[in-house]
Amino acid sequence: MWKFLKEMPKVELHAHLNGSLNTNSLQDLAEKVYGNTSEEFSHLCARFVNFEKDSNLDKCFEKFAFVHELTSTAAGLQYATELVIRDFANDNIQYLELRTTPKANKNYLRRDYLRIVLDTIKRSRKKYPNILVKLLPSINRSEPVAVAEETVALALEFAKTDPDLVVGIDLSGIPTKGKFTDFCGALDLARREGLKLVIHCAEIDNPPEIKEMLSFGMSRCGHGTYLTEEDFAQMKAANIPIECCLTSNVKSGSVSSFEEHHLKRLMESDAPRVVCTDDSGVFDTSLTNEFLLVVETFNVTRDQCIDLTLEAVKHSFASEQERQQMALKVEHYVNSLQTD
Ligand SMILES: CNc1ncnc2c1ncn2[C@@H]1O[C@H](COP(=O)(O)O)[C@@H](O)[C@H]1O
Ligand SMILES: [Zn+2]
Repeated sequence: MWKFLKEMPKVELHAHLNGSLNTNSLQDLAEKVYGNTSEEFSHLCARFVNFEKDSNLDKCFEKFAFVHELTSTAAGLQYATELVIRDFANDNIQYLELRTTPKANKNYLRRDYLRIVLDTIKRSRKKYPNILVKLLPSINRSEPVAVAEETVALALEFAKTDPDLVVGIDLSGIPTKGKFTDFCGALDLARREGLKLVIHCAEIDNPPEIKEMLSFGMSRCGHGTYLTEEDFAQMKAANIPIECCLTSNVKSGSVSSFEEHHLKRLMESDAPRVVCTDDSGVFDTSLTNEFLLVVETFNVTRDQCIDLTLEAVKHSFASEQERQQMALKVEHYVNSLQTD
């Protein structure tokens, strides 16, 4: 099963750049960019992926600070982007929608940040020709609305020059921080200008906010952990898929066990859903591993894994032609198994 899942040409729709750096890549990054090969750093990396039993979202968010330090220079950010693409390519991801929050510090402005990531994605095409990468700039809800407005303005600016690359906007960050309605203006502008919206929604139990988010609308829903049966029905009717990130939800304590994960109910009610990693580095996972968890927890068959991949193709923000090519790759894979 592992080999079947590993070789399947998978589609990843929910991955944060800085959260997707695994310990090996963090060590590569520390060594190549900063010349740090100390044992102390290796210990820090080991601690980074170690989760206590009683972990919660706040503890997860603390971990991002560690990675953010390593990507706080232009060279660090550039190499990190390349490493993340490399790691997803090595996991046979044929299509990746990468999200990241543009940051500003003494080394770069938010515009530089996006430029570095975009240029690295473009340059990686030669080295990793089997993976198609798109970018979704993220709004961090912990930051002021003015920053969100700047992020949307930059996303629109880059979408003009690279419309095949910048395809959407993500709203993420600590779910207890910020007020959703404060970001609606920026999000709505992005949507009116043609960008797709992905929103981290219902990662915590906050019924009024969930209601606001559902009525505002989105193209895909991140997590949807605390959606009610009624909400799920509403999402199904609107054909909005839930991005299911099993390891992320369990390690961050928002879902109590894999068995309890809402993917089960989504599959039973045949509602749109996609399997994603969220932060494969922080949560020490991969899309292959997420599929294996789905298979082992819910007795999902190989055919259903193929169907889940085709569903991700359908809900991706790729062009019609790109989606056809992705589906064809999956079809070829299935055919190659039959002739084995
Ligand atoms: C665990 N569930 C989650 N819920 C909400 N936001 C999350 C997240 N996981 C990651 N992020 C958001 O993505 C950032 C890291 O990638 P970038 O620096 O943007 O590349 C985090 O700082 C957080 O804002
Ligand atoms: Zn996420």
